[in-house]
Amino acid sequence: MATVLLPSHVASHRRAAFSGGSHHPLPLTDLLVCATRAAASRRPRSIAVSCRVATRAKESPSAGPPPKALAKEAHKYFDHAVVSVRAGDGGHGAVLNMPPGPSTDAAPKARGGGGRVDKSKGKKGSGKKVSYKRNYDGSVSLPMGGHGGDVVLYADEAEETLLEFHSKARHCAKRGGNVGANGTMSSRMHNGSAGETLRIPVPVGTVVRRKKGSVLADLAHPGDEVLVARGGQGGISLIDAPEYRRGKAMALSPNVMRDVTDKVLTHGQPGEEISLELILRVVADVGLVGLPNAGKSTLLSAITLARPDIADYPFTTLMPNLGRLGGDPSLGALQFSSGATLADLPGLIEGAHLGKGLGRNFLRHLRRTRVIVHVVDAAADDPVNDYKIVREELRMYNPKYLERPYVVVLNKIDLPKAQDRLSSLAFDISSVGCEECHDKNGSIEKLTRNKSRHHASEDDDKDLGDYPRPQAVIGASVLRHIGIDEMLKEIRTALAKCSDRMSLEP
Ligand SMILES: Nc1nc2c(ncn2[C@@H]2O[C@H](COP(=O)(O)OP(=O)(O)OP(=O)(O)O)[C@@H](O)[C@H]2O)c(=O)[nH]1
Repeated sequence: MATVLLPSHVASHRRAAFSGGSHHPLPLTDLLVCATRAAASRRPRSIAVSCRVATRAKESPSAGPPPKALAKEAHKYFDHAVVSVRAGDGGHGAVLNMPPGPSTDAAPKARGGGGRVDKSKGKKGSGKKVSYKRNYDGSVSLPMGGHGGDVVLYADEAEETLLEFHSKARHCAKRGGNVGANGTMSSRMHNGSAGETLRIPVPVGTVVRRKKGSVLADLAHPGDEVLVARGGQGGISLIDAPEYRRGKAMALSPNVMRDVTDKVLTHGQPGEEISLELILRVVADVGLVGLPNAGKSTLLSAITLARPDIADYPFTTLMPNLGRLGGDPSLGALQFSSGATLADLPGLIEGAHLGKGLGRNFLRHLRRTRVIVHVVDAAADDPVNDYKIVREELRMYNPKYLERPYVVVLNKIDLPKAQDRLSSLAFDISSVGCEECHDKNGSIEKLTRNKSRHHASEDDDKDLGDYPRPQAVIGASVLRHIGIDEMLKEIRTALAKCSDRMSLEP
């Protein structure tokens, strides 16, 4: 049995009573509902990454950092990449000769059937039929070069990192096809084929911006897409007629070549080229934070199908692991709405907001989370101080993180050291912060706080006591499956509470 201590009941909390056993069988089937793309363990994935890197590197050795560094330190590169993309050029038009037939000297009257083929007889006695495709206004339709391929980025759930963009940093769409004419106008002339749109998949949650410029799109949902480079327009075709036949040619179509310099019009336009910065922000409802070794990955694997690396040394987690928490079965048909995605972030250490440890990179992945689960090793030397260190790092990076609903999990209570001091730890942690309530407009009103406030106007002047207390402090052992149900209940309550009032940051 585990202890659940809600802040409001801290004074009268009850002591934890353990049922002596180390194993507490958990109805996992209730909890593990959906596998996610992150369900596979991270080790094979990182191997796959390094293999891919090695192959690609042979193709374009100059692009991105050396593959060795990429494979070894993937965590430095997985969520940021600079790429350049180029749309396809337009295909070329053609300079066409007029066929020898003389009956082409006058445009027929405008008629409804655009694009129809006009088959008029040649000069009496010539016996030749001259036929053209015509526009709606009766003018001769001249073929155009194909449009160059556009470049589109789209959010694909199958993608997990931006690592591939380090080994292939340049992407080009195909050019449009040229007019396939043999030099003489005829009804069988075709437009050049359009270049295929180059669709590049990126992980869901990728922010696309111009290099050192404005944000173009935030691909936060599967299927979101943005056109980043437009293909060039195809060149037009012109008629090359000798001087004495120009009048006739002009009557056929306004798009005739007037002089030699107009030839340039037949060239397709170049496709757009742009350098882009891709920034991945993990999309998850719940973010797991804590010092290294607190048990975040173990927690993730206990309540979802995700299988992150777990080991007894700090920074086992180098990249965020995602897991999908199933809906609450007690809600019946509504249970689907109570499901959530959890992100296990690499451990934070003091100075993380300045880049220490794995640093700032990972703090940004909390941006899209709605609820924070703070895992504290209750068997550590000074768990309350550990708790404050992480809260302080969050505050220094982005004070808004501290305003989000959060649940504290005092982990490893299966160890005697943690067991003995659980109650006092829960009390101390619950006491850091102020109580809050939400008015009708959803803004947070501070009612009471346990510390005197000196400066409350600016975030910089606030301290941890100015931010809300945890919604709950729960004693648990995620390894032994103790306290899991209580923890899940609190996480779901926090999610339900914030779903209406919290708007996600961009
Ligand atoms: N006794 C006990 N050990 C635990 C418990 N939860 C996790 N551990 C152990 O603590 C160690 C660290 O666990 P992880 O889940 O890798 O910790 P983490 O917070 O993800 O660590 P980082 O990846 O460094 O951030 C592992 O050896 C786990 O087996 C628990 O409830 N009880």
